[in-house]
Amino acid sequence: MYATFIIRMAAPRKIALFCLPTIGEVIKLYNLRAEKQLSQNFLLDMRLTDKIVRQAGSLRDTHVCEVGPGPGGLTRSILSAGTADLLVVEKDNCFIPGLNLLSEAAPGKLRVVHGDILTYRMDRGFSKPNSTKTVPLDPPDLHIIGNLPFSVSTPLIIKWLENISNRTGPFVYGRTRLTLTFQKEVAERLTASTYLCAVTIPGRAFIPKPEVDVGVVHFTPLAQPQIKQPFKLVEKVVRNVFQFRSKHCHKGIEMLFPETERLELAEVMSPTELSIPDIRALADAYSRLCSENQGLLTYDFREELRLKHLNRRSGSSNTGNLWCPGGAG
Ligand SMILES: C[S@@+](CC[C@H](N)C(=O)[O-])C[C@H]1O[C@@H](n2cnc3c(N)ncnc32)[C@H](O)[C@@H]1O
Repeated sequence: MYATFIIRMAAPRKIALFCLPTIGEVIKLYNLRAEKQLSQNFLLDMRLTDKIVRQAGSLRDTHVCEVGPGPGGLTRSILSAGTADLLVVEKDNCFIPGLNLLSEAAPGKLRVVHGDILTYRMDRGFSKPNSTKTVPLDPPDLHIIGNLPFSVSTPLIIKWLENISNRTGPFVYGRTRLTLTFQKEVAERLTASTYLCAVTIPGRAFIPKPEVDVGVVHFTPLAQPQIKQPFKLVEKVVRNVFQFRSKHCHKGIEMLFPETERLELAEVMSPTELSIPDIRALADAYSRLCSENQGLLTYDFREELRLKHLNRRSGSSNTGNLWCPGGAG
């Protein structure tokens, strides 16, 4: 704790943020190394971390959860933006001492959690508003910000989309806003219809340099979903339709139904040409069919293929009780 000692000597009453060693010095001090297996790429340039933070809007007096703070570059920018309460969740133990040092420099403002954001109970991390019965129209003064490995940000956003629809996890507080980095191509696809991806950070800004550029995406959950069907159903329809992205839509739509029940569908569009109302119409139609045909919702064409393959090998003609049309279960 040599560095802490020096800083205390320089500022005996309080360690101020500006007295801290730079992020580069923190990395050297704690001998931090970016783990390739964990896709760790650090942002050391405060101008860039400030730019990401600006995408979140004003953070003055807000609550923020930062996911994957690592050596703390983005964390410093969030603190400098005037947040009242910052909770950081970091999986890798080696960053915790450096983050604790930062926490000492921002007394009462920075809470450090050593944990995995995929399992962390964010619904317990902040005090809840009094009534959770109705979603207030204004988003809460809580933001989530993160520069995560791409392997984590994609499953995480799918989990959070489900949380948004169920009002669980970070969304027990309301329409919590998210500002997250994604591989640039993913960021562009996520924002294709809204043109919200205003910031791109070139790969060369990261240490070590990843092979791709990075896009920052800001999300504000809608007050009302555009498709009023259960998340699982919508996710299934969208996943199936988009799995053959380069082909026509009918290919993916067919996979929503057991092989024997598939109808000839017109080859009209490619999945990327579908609008939200098109997906809504598909989800509504599929929901109607699922309510008329028990077991259709849980039908999985990959499972059917797997059983078929197994049966072929064992010489059996039984395709399993995956779905019986007409509601027989
Ligand atoms: C790409 S680095 C970014 C570090 C830092 N935010 C920056 O911008 O320099 C991603 C960070 O997320 C952390 N991380 C990876 N998976 C995580 C998880 N499941 N939960 C929490 N943190 C995670 C890594 O240990 C690493 O510190």
